[in-house]
Amino acid sequence: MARRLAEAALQARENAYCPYSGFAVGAALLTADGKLYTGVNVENAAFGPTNCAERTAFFTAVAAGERDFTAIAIAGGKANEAAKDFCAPCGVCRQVMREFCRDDFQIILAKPDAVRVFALKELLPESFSPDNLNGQE
Ligand SMILES: O=c1ccn([C@H]2C[C@H](O)[C@@H](CO)O2)c(=O)[nH]1
Ligand SMILES: [Zn+2]
Repeated sequence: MARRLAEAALQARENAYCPYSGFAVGAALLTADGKLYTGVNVENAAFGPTNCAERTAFFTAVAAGERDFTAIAIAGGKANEAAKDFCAPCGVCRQVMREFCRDDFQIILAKPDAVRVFALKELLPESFSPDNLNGQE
């Protein structure tokens, strides 16, 4: 499972729109019923509107009606080169994951030759979540 998702993230990365940073990121998000949604970072001349690959994948899936997710793979690095280092999700994307995912959601960091797998609770401990607003925490 990790390897299949990693390959999808590496492939998606080729469509990253990153003329300003030159840092291309791809993500592949797996739903509980086995569907795959990909995303890339989409930059903007005004910088602030830039969307990360992870959030692009989440927002595309949510817009298609998905709400139940199992794992996401992420691959990032200098554009037009193979990803050399693992690329961990930024804090904003971790919080977006927490909106839709339980704390055992898997985050797979991908390179062509290796993966590292974390649970969301490891990358976003003591998180603020919808449970706080629902009075369940
Ligand atoms: O996990 C990450 C980290 C960075 N970026 C994007 C944002 C920006 O376009 C570029 C450099 O930060 O990489 C992502 O898409 N995901
Ligand atoms: Zn991000």
